[in-house]
Amino acid sequence: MFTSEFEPVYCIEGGTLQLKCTVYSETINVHWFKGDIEIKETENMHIIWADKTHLITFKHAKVSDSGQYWIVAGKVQKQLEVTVQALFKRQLKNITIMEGLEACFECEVEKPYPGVWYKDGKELKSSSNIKIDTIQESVHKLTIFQTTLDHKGKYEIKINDILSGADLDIKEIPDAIKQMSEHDRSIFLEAAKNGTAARYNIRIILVGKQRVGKTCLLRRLMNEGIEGVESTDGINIEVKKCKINLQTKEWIFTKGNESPLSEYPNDQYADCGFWNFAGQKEFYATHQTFLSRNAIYLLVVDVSEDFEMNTFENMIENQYDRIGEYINFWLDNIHCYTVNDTDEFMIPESNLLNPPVIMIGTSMDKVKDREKTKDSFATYINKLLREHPKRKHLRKLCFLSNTKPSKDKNEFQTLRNDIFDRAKEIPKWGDNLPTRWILLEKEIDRFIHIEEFVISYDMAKILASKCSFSLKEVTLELDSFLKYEHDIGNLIFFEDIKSYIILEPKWLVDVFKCFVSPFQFQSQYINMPEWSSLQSTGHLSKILIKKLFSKVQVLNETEHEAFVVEEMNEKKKFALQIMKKKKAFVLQIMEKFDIIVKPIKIEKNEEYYMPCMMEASGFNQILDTFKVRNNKCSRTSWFGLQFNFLPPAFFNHILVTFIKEYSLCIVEGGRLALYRGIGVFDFEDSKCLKLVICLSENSVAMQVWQFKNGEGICYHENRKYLTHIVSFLQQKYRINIPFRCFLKCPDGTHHEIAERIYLNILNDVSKTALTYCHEHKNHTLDELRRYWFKVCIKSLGKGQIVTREQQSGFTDRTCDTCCLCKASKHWSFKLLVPHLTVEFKFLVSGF
Ligand SMILES: Nc1nc2c(ncn2[C@@H]2O[C@H](COP(=O)(O)OP(=O)(O)OP(=O)(O)O)[C@@H](O)[C@H]2O)c(=O)[nH]1
Repeated sequence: MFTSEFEPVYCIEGGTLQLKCTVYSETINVHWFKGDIEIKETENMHIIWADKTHLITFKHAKVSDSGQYWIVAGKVQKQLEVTVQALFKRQLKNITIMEGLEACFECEVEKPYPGVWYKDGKELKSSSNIKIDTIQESVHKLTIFQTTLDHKGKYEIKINDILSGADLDIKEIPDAIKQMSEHDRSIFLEAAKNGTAARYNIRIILVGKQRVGKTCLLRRLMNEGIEGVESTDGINIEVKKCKINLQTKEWIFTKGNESPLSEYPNDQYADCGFWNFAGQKEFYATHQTFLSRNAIYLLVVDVSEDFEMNTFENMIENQYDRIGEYINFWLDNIHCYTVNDTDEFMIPESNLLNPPVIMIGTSMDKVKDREKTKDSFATYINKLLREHPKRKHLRKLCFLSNTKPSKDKNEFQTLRNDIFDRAKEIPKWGDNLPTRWILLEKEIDRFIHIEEFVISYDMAKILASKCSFSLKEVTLELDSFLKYEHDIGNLIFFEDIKSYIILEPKWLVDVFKCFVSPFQFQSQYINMPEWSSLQSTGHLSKILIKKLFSKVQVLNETEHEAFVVEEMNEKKKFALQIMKKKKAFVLQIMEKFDIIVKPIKIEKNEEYYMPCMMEASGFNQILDTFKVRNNKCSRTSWFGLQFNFLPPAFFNHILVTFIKEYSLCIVEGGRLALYRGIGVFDFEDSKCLKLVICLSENSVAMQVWQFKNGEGICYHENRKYLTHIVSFLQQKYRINIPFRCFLKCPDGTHHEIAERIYLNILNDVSKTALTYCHEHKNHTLDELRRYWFKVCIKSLGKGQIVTREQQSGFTDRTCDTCCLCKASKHWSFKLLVPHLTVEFKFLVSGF
């Protein structure tokens, strides 16, 4: 029947496939089959014959056209093997990378054809950050440099009408990394090239007054009993950990020797850490160190207490006990972390702010009418917070009893679920990190598990190499890792004092609590005259440091042992050395946190001072010490900053920054003029000018005491220094504490809000130039501001010579280094020659 041979047929996908045979006679009918099914013509496939030749043509062959074909003529059938080879030798592959990295799609084809690239169906062309390449005509490449989240999508290449496609998934760089330096970001990205994984972390911080039931609540949340719970001693942090199953929301607690939590995989379980703060006020000087912007706060309140509104007293003077004051205090503290309403702290479409706060009313067993208490507490909170934006942190009010829970303890399960739901709103939830960074986090967890709360930098290097940190630059990558971990509050690390890394804040608190000790726990210092000297003068003598260190258990364990052994062997000597190093490190850390400070210009500069533990002294007493109230001394007006809320630790930072910049005056007995919330500084060699800086509730004010003719001196540099420090500290601690500048009359009391003149009023020329003052009847505004604000010479017109004679002709505009006068282009000028001496000279030579 057949006169042709039947060789196997081969073709490449997309090409034309032809199957052909010739038969003995034109009258022979030929039928084509694939398997058992007879082939019928389609749009893409034609069957034709001419004379004895029969032909079947697939215009655009598909891989599925491959197979066994049968050609049947009469009773004869022949088999034909057909192979359609896929065009793509290598298809595009899905890519998942970290934003900022380069993404490269690549495919290889069997036959050189041109290709066209598409993203989400739209054709792509080469551009500044997209490169389209073909290598030896058969390898097609698409490279996207410095990817952003917008590059996510489906990418395809069409070659000879055949598509190959893959997805590009881009993971966001954690915010903390974005805010780090470019160097750290590039190290992070380099590490991310070797793979990334998501990590879920929840930190829950319990805060509130002492004895409101924080510890009991924590026990209940951890499914533990509350027997034997005692008020936390002094300043303390109790840290507890558990895991939460991301799918089932089940909480996993391990006790004793059960398998460590680190064995639960990161991508399926969230790490949950509870930090329980002791409620003692003294902690507030240091607690800012331990608060975090990436946490959920449980604000615990004992609702069986009388929570009626009361006057808000000055917490600095330790009269700070009303529930409302605590609630305000903590919400204000938490609200400081909201840098602004539009950034990551704002939860989209909800008008709520992060970090979230759940308020928990305890001791419900003690109240008579539960429903009434709930209602009146909610009303009370409503009145207390009014329209203040800090209420946007509040998510829920819960009421429960720790001592008499419900039978099924369901209220605690509800609270656990709430915590988990809130955790998802926090920006750090599901941060993508380089896999080896997550490995190192686990290594560190292992140390914490065996209660090694502080490790040396060398040890960290060993761990980092174990986790395959880039070998050549292990310290570079390790530093970036540690900075990130510090930033999100997982550990404490400073690049400039990197001998040790504190893995658990508990270690630091254990050290701090010997130094920053609440009054009622100070009986242990009864035999230490140096402690009493610390309280009155702020001087932290070397002997006292030694004595206090000897009380810090975590620092002495090895050292004691070492002393017991008569002949110290090498190992013990080594241990002793380590302890010494650790103590030096502790002092550096306390210095870093501004808890202690070495004032400048003290001989050899070796003595430490600790302003936050000093007893209060009356301001009048200080005035008497300096004999300010006599006619040889004139006082400038007060210049101050009034904050919406000033965290107690923050004033410490301000004062310590001044102590590092200006020399503290030395008063009788050689002591430094440092008092609780007050510092007096010499800022001139003659010591005739003294700058006093004072803290009062939510305000900082300063004044200069002039023991010489101070007429005409303008202290605008000091004023600028104060505002500069505040903005610098705000940036450093990334907290938001808005303030207004004010002036007050020289003899006025700096801490009283009455009669403060705010800068916005100063700014307003239409306001009267006179200001009434109860004590002195009236002052002109100029009298108050000339000490702190220079007249602006920048805006003087050319040829405008200012002379003493012209003084009377000019009106009413002085300048806060251009901030007051910038509103007006043609402003008039009032010149008070005495305080313009310098500028005056400049003008004369200039013209
Ligand atoms: N009746 C009643 N007593 C409670 C409740 N919660 C706690 N207590 C008791 O209050 C006391 C203080 O409880 P803690 O849990 O230690 O309070 P805390 O807030 O951790 O205290 P500090 O550690 O001092 O800050 C304990 O004696 C508890 O038994 C409660 O809901 N009802």
